[in-house]
Amino acid sequence: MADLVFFSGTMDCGKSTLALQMNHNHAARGRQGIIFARHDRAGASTISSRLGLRAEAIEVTDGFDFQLYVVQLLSAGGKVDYLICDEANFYTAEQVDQLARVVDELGIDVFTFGITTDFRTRLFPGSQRLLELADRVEVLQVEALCWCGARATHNARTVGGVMVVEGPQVVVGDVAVNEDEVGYEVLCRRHHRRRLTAATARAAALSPDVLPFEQT
Ligand SMILES: Nc1ncnc2c1ncn2[C@@H]1O[C@H](COP(=O)(O)OP(=O)(O)O)[C@@H](O)[C@H]1O
Ligand SMILES: Cc1cn([C@H]2C[C@H](O)[C@@H](COP(=O)(O)O)O2)c(=O)[nH]c1=O
Repeated sequence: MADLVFFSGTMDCGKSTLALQMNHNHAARGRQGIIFARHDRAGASTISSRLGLRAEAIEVTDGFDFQLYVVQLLSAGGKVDYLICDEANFYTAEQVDQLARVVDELGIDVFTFGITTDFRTRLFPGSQRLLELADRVEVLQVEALCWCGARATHNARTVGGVMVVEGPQVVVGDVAVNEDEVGYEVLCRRHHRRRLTAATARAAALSPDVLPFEQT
């Protein structure tokens, strides 16, 4: 029986790498797959991993219909065994419903990959629908780490290393960016709540306010 699976985690925990590995393993056994992505950092119609792997993908736009696309392909005599869907957090809820129908009505495996929550800890629409519909939700085993060494569970958006909490939900970007650029940093919940990034923690540690002082 086909499955709808959601592989989730923070940014930078290896989701795109796993997506490309899964595609490789299935293709190596003669299975026919299609790769989809949306807003990949490397540009449109691409799936890229920080380990250097990259592949061509079909760019999912707002109006894109997964079910229609697959049905048309099958009607034209094509073979489809599985779909790899990266950056699924950016898909619409309706598109996730279409993916569920591809699984149930066409018997095609759908493997989706994405972050669950945004920089304000709110679910992305695509991720919310996947949590509601997936047969299985798998949290990636490779742990991204907060600067304190704890498992990172949240994504912070930063400007010049300082966490920001205002702005649009979608801003494509990366971890480890240059000063002044908008970027992201993964944090444990405790430090996300306190808005304490690596840079602000470092600055606080150097501040004279926190230097040891003698009690009177
Ligand atoms: N230079 C490196 N050496 C080893 N592993 C790396 C290196 N750079 C990145 N990685 C691994 O790649 C992971 C990020 O993979 P990626 O698929 O791009 O993540 P995601 O899609 O979840 O954002 C990191 O968590 C780390 O495990
Ligand atoms: C937290 C958060 C992230 N994004 C963007 C930033 C990246 O382009 C992607 C995540 O990609 P990854 O492969 O998982 O690293 O999402 C965003 O637009 N809004 C956010 O709140």
